[in-house]
Amino acid sequence: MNANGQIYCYGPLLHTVQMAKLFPDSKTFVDMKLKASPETTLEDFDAFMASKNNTPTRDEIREFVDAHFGEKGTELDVWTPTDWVERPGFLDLVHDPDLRQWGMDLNNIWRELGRKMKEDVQKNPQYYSIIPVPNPVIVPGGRFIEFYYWDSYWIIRGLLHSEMTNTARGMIENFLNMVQRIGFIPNGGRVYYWGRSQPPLLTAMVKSYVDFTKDDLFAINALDVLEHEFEYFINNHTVQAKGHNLVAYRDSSSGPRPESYSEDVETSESFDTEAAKEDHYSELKSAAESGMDFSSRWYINEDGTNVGNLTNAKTRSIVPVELNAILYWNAKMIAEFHSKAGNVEKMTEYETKAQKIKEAIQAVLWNEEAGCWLDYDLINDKPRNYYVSSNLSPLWVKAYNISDSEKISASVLKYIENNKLDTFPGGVPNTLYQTGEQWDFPNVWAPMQYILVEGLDNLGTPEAKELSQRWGQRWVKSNFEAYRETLAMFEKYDAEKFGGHGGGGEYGVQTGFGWTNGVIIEWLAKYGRQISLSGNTGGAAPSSRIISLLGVTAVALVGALAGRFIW
Ligand SMILES: OC[C@H]1O[C@H](O[C@H]2O[C@H](CO)[C@@H](O)[C@H](O)[C@H]2O)[C@H](O)[C@@H](O)[C@@H]1O
Repeated sequence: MNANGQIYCYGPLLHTVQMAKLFPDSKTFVDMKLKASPETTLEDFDAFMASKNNTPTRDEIREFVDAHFGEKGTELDVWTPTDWVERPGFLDLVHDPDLRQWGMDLNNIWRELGRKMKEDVQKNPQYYSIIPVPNPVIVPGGRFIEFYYWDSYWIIRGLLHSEMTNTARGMIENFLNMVQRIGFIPNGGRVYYWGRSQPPLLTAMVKSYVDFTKDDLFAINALDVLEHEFEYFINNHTVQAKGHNLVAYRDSSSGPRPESYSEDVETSESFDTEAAKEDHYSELKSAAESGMDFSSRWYINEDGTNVGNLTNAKTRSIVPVELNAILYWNAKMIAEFHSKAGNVEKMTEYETKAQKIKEAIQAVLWNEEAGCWLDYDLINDKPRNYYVSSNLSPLWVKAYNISDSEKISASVLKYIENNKLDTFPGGVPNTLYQTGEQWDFPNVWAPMQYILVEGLDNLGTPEAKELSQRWGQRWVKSNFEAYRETLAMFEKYDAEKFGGHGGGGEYGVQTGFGWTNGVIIEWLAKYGRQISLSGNTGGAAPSSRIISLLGVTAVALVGALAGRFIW
């Protein structure tokens, strides 16, 4: 990390400014550019604090910030991807004209979400919190104006379906470059995310790229870096459960999350000692590493249940199903790339690693009684029998014995029925517990919807495939309804309302939105021949043909003007 760590990541300046709550969103301050070098800024800050007896007023802090920081986001230019095409081939697979038009609108949105760093970022990185990367990126949107690690998997798949292979490869190369430079991929493209990663999907991005382009050499050349990332996760995240090695989410930094500083300080107030507060911060940042920040999924209260609030977060003591499943998958894909390169020894080494992870998943996380995989509570040494969408993630990456498919299918479908997961018009919720946190009921998120639907499809039994298709098509139709009404693609949606967007958590619902668009484009390509909007559940079919007008959808605009906008 360069000298600006003491400004953007920790220290008295960060504390003073963030606790003054100058901005409605805490992320704003840590995204602002420095006007002078970090050294000068820190000297000025010391002098400023001394001159104010260490107790400046809020207005004085604001003046200090105005004098020393520029606007957020000025380090990035909006970038039109050079490989963008007006009519990617996936549109020809979509038979319904309104859905096809929507596909065109989504393809247009890539141009709004493209970002390129100004040259000065490479020359003077210490002035910025953004992490310099060589190639332009597609960002999620809204307040998220930098890359996010796991979001990029679905963005890249959407780009590949949109024939933007150069942009996709550039983003993957950025990640490879980051592993080489930093040793791992941070949560997002800002220095303040330095202590944590996100679900490790780099190897899967490479696999997606190779599947689309048939460029095996790309994967073979990336092998050293992919192995490095795999080992980083194993070396820094391993925990023991029932005599097996598994992995759990972790963070290696200290202090509150810089981008949500005052929020974390406030929840830490119920802890008495500095050590307990520090532990609390680590639990929150580890939850952020999971990408599911926040959720009752990470709560363990004194009774050993998930009832509680953020002060009950015990992320580091929960063995998460999907992280272990993804690492299994990574080992399998690395073995496959080694096999393509003819490295038999290395292939066998990674097949063996994969086999061990699969055995651990089966022994610790599969739960015969529940009929599904469950997270494991290391404090109370017991499975956590609460529905979370990630419980079904081994289906997505086939982290089970394929010969058991029939039995697993019967169990998992029963689990789905018992939890009434097929009853929600707006998609399958992330959990069934409503806490007000954004990764809890009733919110539905595109990546998890994808993992569920693709997982059931992979399982391969007719019943699982039928459900997969129904859920996939329901999701497309519900997202379309939301778009038709609001002209927006959302970060999260509402399971209880067909076409309803999500909410809750510590910031307002964002639009844009990278992974949502990626999933829809992939599923328009997948279901486009069968899916039609007539009989659209819970929402009227569009009354008139959508006409694209300068990238704006006319019928939605009419809806918006008629007062149907929700903000
Ligand atoms: O600022 C609060 C948190 O915001 C991010 O998390 C959410 O948005 C990400 C980008 O779409 C997504 O990857 C994550 O799953 C969401 O929960 C950020 O990743 C967090 O670290 C941050 O604390």
